Amino acid sequence: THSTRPQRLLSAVQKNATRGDPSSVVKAIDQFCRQKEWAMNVGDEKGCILDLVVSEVNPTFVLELGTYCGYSTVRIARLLPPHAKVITLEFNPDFAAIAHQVIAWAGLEDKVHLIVGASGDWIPKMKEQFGLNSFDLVFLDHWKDRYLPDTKLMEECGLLRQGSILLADNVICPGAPDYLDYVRRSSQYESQYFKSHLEYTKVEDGLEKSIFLG
Ligand SMILES: Cn1cnc(CNC(=O)c2cc(-c3ccc(F)cc3)cc(O)c2O)c1
Ligand SMILES: [Mg+2]
Repeated sequence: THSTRPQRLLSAVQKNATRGDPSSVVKAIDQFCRQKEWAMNVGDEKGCILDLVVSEVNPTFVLELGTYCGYSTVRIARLLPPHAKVITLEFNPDFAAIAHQVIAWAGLEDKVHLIVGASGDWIPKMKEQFGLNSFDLVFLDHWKDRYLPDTKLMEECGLLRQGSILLADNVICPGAPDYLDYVRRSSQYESQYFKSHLEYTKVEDGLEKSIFLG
């Protein structure tokens, strides 16, 4: 019986991190991915930029597209004020099952709502499901060819308000060229590129922060 990489990542968290201590969970995953097996978490270098943006926005409602093992979910949720929430969407049920346990180990279940399903199906249901008007921050880290259609869908569903922030991972590697072109050209967004590296490597990558101007 062979374990999967997400299962081995969860085991490393349960072995090396302290229950209820989100920072130790983040550290344990970064250590596992640097020393044992690469995994597609946003990582520590881009993670610090994510932390800066979360702290600056101080959001009440965050939408994360692409949970994977919950690393960035934990990074975001650990910085939120008491009643703030992260709604995170994961298409792959196996990833979601691991993420649920990583988030629980960090003790952040009360701040996180994990949904298993497709972003295209769930974005139109957000308002009614969660009784919210708009998202203060959206972290895009799912399939790169979904960044643009899902951004247009969020606009159409009225989920972005003046000042909502979009933060997109991997705009260079693997890349999201159509998304990048859209947010940089559109008069509805003010965009800024944060140059960094692909998680745990020396390959260039970066985050694109885009403010919705309404
Ligand atoms: C299957 N799946 C479920 N969710 C997703 C969405 N995420 C990605 O695709 C993703 C991919 C990479 C990456 C992979 C191989 C490589 F050589 C270089 C980069 C890095 C990331 O940070 C990512 O977020 C994919
Ligand atoms: Mg990513």
